[in-house]
Amino acid sequence: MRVLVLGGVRSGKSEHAEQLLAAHQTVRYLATGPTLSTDAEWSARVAGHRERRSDRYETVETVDVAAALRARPDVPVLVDDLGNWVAAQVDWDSDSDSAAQAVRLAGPLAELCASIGEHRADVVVVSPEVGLSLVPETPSGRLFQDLMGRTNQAVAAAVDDTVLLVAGRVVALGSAAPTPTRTRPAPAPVVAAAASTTGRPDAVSPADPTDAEVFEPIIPPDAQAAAAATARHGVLTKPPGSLGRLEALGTWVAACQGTCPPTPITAPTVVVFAGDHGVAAPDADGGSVSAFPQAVTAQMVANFVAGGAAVNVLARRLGATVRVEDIAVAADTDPTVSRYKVCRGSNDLRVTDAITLAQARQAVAAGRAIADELVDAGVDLLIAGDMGIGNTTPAAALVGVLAHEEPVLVVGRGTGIDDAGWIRKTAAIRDGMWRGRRVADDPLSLLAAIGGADLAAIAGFLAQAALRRTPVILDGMVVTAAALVADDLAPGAVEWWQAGHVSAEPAHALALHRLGLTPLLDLDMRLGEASGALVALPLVIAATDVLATMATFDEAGVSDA
Ligand SMILES: O=C(O)c1ccc[n+]([C@@H]2O[C@H](COP(=O)([O-])O)[C@@H](O)[C@H]2O)c1
Ligand SMILES: Cc1cc2nc[nH]c2cc1C
Repeated sequence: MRVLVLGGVRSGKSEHAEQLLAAHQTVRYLATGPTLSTDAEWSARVAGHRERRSDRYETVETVDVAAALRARPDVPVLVDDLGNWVAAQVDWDSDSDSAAQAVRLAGPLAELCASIGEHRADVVVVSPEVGLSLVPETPSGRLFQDLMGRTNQAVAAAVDDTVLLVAGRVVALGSAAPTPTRTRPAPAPVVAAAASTTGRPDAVSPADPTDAEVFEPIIPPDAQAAAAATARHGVLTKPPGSLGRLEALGTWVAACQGTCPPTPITAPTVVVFAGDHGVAAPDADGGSVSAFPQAVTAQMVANFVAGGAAVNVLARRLGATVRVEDIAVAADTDPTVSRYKVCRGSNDLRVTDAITLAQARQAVAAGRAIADELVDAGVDLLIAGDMGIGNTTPAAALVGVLAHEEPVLVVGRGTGIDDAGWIRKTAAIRDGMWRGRRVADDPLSLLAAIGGADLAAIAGFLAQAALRRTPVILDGMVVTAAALVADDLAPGAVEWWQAGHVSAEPAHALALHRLGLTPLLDLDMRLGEASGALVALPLVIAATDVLATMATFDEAGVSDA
């Protein structure tokens, strides 16, 4: 959370800023004003502010706000206020004009904004709104008003949200660049017009990541092909319905391909999205929300590249190709897998947004571009997998928010945490959900607040696969959590997905129920990295082959019932 709180004198802005940070155990208070003063009235005012703040606050008196922010990027902070900061930047003795003083301010202001953007924990900045009254009579008054206006504009552009306090009431001013959500009108469908060599619609990913979260309407799988498939199942050499769910599965493939009989699946491809999460960092006692250290993520990425992981073994046996994408690993990885890297680890969702909105857009755009590349290359079925120490915590928090479940119901043992880890993880999910609920209706903001870059990329990938009319097998809880968001980004995308399995993570069954998907397998697996989806792949291949190549009663000369 990065918020600018504007207001006039005695508007209630400082109280409101303190309330925004009320949930934090520790807050750094960057006091920019003169704290020692011969002015009795000013001293009383400062004392009043101090009294109101509890001992949760650690006060730092400074006008070098950028340096103070950068010194402790992981601690929630309240900056109060920018009026004093501006006053300290100006050379009041000089007779240079307002424009020249603005040039002097530009460097420190850019530094200030950059340090706010870099801050990993919540940051609330209080600033006076001095532009609503008469033009001041004195040159220094006019200069101050001018520079305050410029400063507030620049800082408003660096934060996620700005509010104005008037008479103790909060007026929401929103973000500098409003976040487009799905209420934004969608462009007309281009799907029918643009058939590529794959027989599926051409790439429709936005070239510009500023539009990454805007999806064209999703066209459902073809109902006519589905009807033809159901009819064909009735004339194949078997008692009607005797292949149970395999029949529905084959029908789904035919509908996705828009043709019956369907074409056998020959080019299934797995993408494993890798990323680290700040929430997995060990606490002061060395405890974590995961049973494994963060370094394992990068080590497993190297294992995927070398072909030694479970996903590689299963894919080799089942004729699938594996592609690995480092979206947010907290280490350098092979350049062949880091083309779409967004960041080195997402931030700790307990205390701050996992990533910025800009990074969330970049990650969604990356997922979409990866899906486009594969569909354009002729892939006929996609599988999404994940790898990331700690990623079951953000994933469970997403499921908690979107399926309206409690933290204790979505928390699971992940890689095998003990009871102390379970308690830590439940608390982390609770904190993440508390932050995520506020943006539950805005999928991009939700991904930024608690999902992180890798889950955002998976969401973009799944939604784009649906837009490109390509069937997908979902893997475990982490992928399915991203799928919940993807179906909010691109409503109806779920029609293009099958649930490969249900994992041992309790949130997985809840997420699948929410999506209306019934898993193909329940093998008590909890590995991730697409393993569950791959084990289900032969079912999808077999179901397609049955519908495509079995003889009919007529062809085989077998008597129909
Ligand atoms: O997808 C699942 O259902 C699943 C269940 C348990 C664990 N995982 C994998 O385990 C890792 C995350 O576990 P953890 O305990 O570090 O949060 C990550 O690499 C996931 O792919 C995945
Ligand atoms: C070794 C290991 C492999 C994994 N694959 C997916 N998640 C994983 C987590 C660990 C710890």
